[in-house]
Amino acid sequence: MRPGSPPDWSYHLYSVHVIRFEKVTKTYPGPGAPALDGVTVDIEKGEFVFLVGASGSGKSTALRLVLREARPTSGRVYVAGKEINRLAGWKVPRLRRQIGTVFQDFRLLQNKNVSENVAFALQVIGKSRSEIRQVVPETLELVGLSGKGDRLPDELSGGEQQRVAIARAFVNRPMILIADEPTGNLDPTSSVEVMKLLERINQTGTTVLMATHDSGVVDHMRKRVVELDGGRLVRDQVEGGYGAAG
Ligand SMILES: Nc1ncnc2c1ncn2[C@@H]1O[C@H](COP(=O)(O)OP(=O)(O)OP(=O)(O)O)[C@@H](O)[C@H]1O
Repeated sequence: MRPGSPPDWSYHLYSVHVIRFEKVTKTYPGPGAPALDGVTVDIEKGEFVFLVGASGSGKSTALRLVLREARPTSGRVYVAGKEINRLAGWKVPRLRRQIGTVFQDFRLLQNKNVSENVAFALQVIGKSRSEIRQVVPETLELVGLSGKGDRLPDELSGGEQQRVAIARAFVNRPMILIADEPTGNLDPTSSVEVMKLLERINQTGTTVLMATHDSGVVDHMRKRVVELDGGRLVRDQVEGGYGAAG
């Protein structure tokens, strides 16, 4: 360090993982093996990570732990450097505000139009009407739905509905975007569009964590692949494919 220059904190900043699982085990009540079993994994800011594995391998459980919709039986889950199991209940909404979510079944409000669906995400966190009026059209443009703000969800294709859901998840510029099987109900062309959009969102700095069974998408994207099998982490591969050999 040159004399007089400020200390270099960048190492410390960059070393904070956006998501960290430390020996996380999750057991649901009742008989059966743990849904997650001693999982340790770090995800850094700006990464794009696929979470793959057979049905029942623990993918959704892992995502629910990040949102604190479920809590680990043992081990620790950190989001942005904080151990979220120790967050006071009143701080949980603030945590979730930093995490956009997208699901296979879109989960749009059927009685609200496209603009209203996206605006609603900002209303519930107390954004001003003028900000909402500015940001919603910008976000609809980003997802390629500029002309469709007045449509109701059932007047859109599945791919368009998912793009509305992505706009709603991203309109608040969250630190993390969690997507659980976002292409599960889509045809291949719409899936490609949705993946291009998630990639663009990732390029703005948002960390993307996506659980999927869609081997075509994973093989095409060549991103980091984390694989679960019976709740155990069995693969963590840079630029991986859907299968271990991929
Ligand atoms: N609320 C719950 N209560 C009891 N068991 C649960 C609960 N949620 C999940 N499980 C069990 O935990 C294990 C992991 O389930 P999880 O939903 O996390 O897997 P998944 O990989 O997301 O599966 P899928 O791809 O089918 O969504 C499964 O054995 C499942 O039956």
